[in-house]
Amino acid sequence: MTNEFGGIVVHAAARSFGSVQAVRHIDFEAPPGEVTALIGPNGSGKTTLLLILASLLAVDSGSVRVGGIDPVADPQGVRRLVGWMPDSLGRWDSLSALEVLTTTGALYGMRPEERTARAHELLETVSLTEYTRQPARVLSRGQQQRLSLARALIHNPQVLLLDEPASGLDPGSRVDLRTLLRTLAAAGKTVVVSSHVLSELDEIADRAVFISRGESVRSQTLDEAGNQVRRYNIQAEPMSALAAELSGHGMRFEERGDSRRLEYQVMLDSTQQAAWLLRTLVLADVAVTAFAPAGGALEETYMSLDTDRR
Ligand SMILES: Nc1ncnc2c1ncn2[C@@H]1O[C@H](COP(=O)(O)OP(=O)(O)OP(=O)(O)O)[C@@H](O)[C@H]1O
Repeated sequence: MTNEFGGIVVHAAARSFGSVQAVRHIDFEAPPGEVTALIGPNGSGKTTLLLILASLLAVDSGSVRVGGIDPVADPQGVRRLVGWMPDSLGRWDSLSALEVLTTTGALYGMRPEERTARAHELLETVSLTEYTRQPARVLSRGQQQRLSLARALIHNPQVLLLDEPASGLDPGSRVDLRTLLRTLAAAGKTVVVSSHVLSELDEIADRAVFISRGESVRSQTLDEAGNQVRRYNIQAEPMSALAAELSGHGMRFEERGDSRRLEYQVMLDSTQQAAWLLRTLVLADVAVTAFAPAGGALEETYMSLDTDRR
């Protein structure tokens, strides 16, 4: 999976801070050409893992390869390959948006005309051209996130590590981010994204690794996630007709919501079973007014992991 094009392979990584075991045992793979989501509750070790991959923290034990390179043995080699977007921009208050990018480009050894051209191109990509000469400190949280993304891309890295990139973005910017990440993956880049917004990851990611208390507890592709048993919510007018039809087919259901918005929740094995049930209800003259998965595919996996949900 790892190769000169930038895949990531991690085996049994561990890292502590004093007595805090931030990463206990993580196995993780992110292939080139795909977006891999890193999912886990607050404090589960996602940022620590991303810092390890970016060569900004060393592992205590375990093996890590980014594009075939060990970040402990050759941090410079990894930094050339990696674009890193932390969960906040960091403070270079006196620099303009353009200077943030060109300065970063200089640190990567880009020539002046090359980094300036690339910086302008990226400001356009993240829709910040009108802030080109503005001090970065005046940017809103969402604008800073977009500048941070542009900064991560300045040296056209093969590997992108993004910590909560959608945080603070308005709906339009989230769609732009999704499109950009899919485009980068399609161009063969390795993209790793951590996020809490699971519904969003359904549309961005090709695969997901679930982390709990510093351990990787599950890894699945989006196809696998989409084909697992899922909860569906159904509403009909009247609900009694729906209840009778579900019971007639021996299907168990749970009542959800309140008297104003009552719905029944059923567990379905596959999208085929969902299609069969909807058709069966409609053919039985049940007036179905809503029929949808209760949550996204990744959320379904997340909810089914009973490790440290709080
Ligand atoms: N430098 C540090 N010193 C001490 N403890 C740390 C340090 N960095 C992280 N930790 C601890 O390690 C654990 C994992 O933190 P980490 O930031 O990796 O979690 P996370 O999954 O990114 O969380 P969030 O979703 O809230 O960003 C937490 O308990 C945190 O308090």
